[in-house]
Amino acid sequence: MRLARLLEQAHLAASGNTDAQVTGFAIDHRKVAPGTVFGAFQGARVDGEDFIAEAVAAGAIAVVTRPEAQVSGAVHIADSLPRRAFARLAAQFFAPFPRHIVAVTGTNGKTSTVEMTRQIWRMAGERAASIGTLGVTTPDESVSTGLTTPDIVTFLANLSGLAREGVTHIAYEASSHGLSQYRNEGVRPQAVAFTNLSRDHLDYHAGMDDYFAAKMRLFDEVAADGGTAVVWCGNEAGDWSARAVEHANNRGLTVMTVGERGETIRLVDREATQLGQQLTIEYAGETRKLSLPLIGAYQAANALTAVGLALASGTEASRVWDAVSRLQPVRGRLERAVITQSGAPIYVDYAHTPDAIEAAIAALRPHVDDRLITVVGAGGDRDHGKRGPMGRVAAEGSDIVIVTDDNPRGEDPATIRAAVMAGAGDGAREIGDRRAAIAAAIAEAGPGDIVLIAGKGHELGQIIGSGESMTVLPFDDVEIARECAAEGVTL
Ligand SMILES: CC(=O)N[C@H]1[C@@H](OP(=O)(O)OP(=O)(O)OC[C@H]2O[C@@H](n3ccc(=O)[nH]c3=O)[C@H](O)[C@@H]2O)O[C@H](CO)[C@@H](O)[C@@H]1O[C@H](C)C(=O)N[C@@H](C)C(=O)N[C@H](CCC(=O)O)C(=O)O
Ligand SMILES: Nc1ncnc2c1ncn2[C@@H]1O[C@H](COP(=O)(O)OP(=O)(O)OP(=O)(O)O)[C@@H](O)[C@H]1O
Ligand SMILES: N[C@H](CCC[C@H](N)C(=O)O)C(=O)O
Ligand SMILES: [Mg+2]
Repeated sequence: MRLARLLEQAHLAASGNTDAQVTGFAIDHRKVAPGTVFGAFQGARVDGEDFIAEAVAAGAIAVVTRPEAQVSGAVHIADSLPRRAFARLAAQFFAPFPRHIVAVTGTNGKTSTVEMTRQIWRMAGERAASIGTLGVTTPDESVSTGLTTPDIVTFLANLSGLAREGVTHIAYEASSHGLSQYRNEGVRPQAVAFTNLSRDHLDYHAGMDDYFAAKMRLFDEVAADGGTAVVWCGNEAGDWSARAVEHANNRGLTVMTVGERGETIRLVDREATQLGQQLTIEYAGETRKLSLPLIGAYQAANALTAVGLALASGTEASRVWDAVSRLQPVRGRLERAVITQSGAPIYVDYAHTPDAIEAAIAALRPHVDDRLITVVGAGGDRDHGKRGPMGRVAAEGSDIVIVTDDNPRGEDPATIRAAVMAGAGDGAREIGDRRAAIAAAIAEAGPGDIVLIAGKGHELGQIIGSGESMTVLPFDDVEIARECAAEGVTL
């Protein structure tokens, strides 16, 4: 496709000869080939503008970058928001995309909600896929991208490939990093959802308002004109939900509120059953009972938000409601890894924020007869301020807390543990080695007890070191829990 045509379709201007054929797009100069359009962006680690000359030498025919940047030997597509301009141009190249696209933002519940939306669509007979922390999940396979919201080129290329495979419905996760870096621009979701907001990523965002503003770009700018916004409004939902509704109204989106305080899909009652829960719902003037085969208020919230998205995408309501009772557990979200020889169930959950730990504990509590034993740790090179609160909520909700390591990355693991321990208090035990911590929890658990292993969920490795010296040691909480339970470890 000719550059001039792409520019015209994206409503962008550039000086110079725009006759050349475009062969691809890249944001990393090492991926530039002859005919590539290169996006040169100032990053958190390095300045992409420093690689412009190398990109041109490698065959870049155009560079999307700030007006102030120096480009010679290629067309300079100058824009004060180069990431956005690049995305818009790339979208013209990679189109067409699947017809039905929905997106989810919020601190917790994005992966679960996109995965449940994908499942609902599939059960309703649609060709559906999801993109998020678990990777790109299609009817046939799941491939990791390494990030929750992949970079813009990976994102658009995947959407395009999926469309070619016949996928018509996509649900993707919009992380705050992804939104502030314009990683999923260029396609306009017909429905967007907001799950909740609580402390996370304050190493990257200046404060909670800034973090929320990054998330609200999904409502303010990314969503399709005239689209729908699904907002979780549960009993626990604070001001952030109300503010998300305000953003949706200001943008002219159709608002669907969901939850105990929701108006579109009202959760009237929730009763735990042995293997899941029964939900009583009011929707479109009718009351219906749903049996959800998953435990915990948080999973009900995500399932109903997914219902909202599926309805907003035009899937037939009766098929959507039918699918709820057949939802499968999401990998690493309250996943029961094993039941120990003494009869204690061991759950693995991806809770890595204070709010998520609270939600996971609240989900398990009704099922605990005797003691809840929680294994918890916080990631390195991530928000330091969440560590103490993570320890505190774990200690408040559990009978025994074991503080351990979770992806120390470039930091000293003992320092991270000390911050979690400071919140967890004197009663908590500290066992740095994660396998030993899991073994200790399992050895401790007797009949009537439940063990919660928080933080890693579906992850398959322990990340140690950073940059050149980064290594990922194979580590799967579910597998380790099974091994420890099989060994019948004693201390
Ligand atoms: C802080 C952050 O979000 N960083 C991501 C971001 O980096 P950046 O734009 O700041 O890039 P940079 O590394 O400073 O480089 C600047 C530019 O120069 C280019 N470059 C760089 C080196 C080179 O040799 N040549 C070159 O052209 C880069 O491609 C980039 O365009 O864009 C990069 C390319 O897409 C990502 O790999 C990188 O993710 C890092 C590895 C990361 O750890 N990200 C995490 C924090 C993240 O994004 N997490 C979110 C949220 C998860 C959640 O919600 O919990 C996610 O969506 O996964
Ligand atoms: N609706 C919710 N409310 C509160 N906590 C939740 C909710 N949904 C999930 N959680 C908690 O957050 C953890 C992560 O859930 P999930 O992976 O769905 O979130 P996410 O938003 O995709 O996270 P990430 O930002 O890391 O991609 C779960 O294991 C659970 O402990
Ligand atoms: N997407 C999250 C994952 C956190 C998972 C936890 N295991 C950790 O390493 O902190 C993040 O990058 O903050
Ligand atoms: Mg996720």
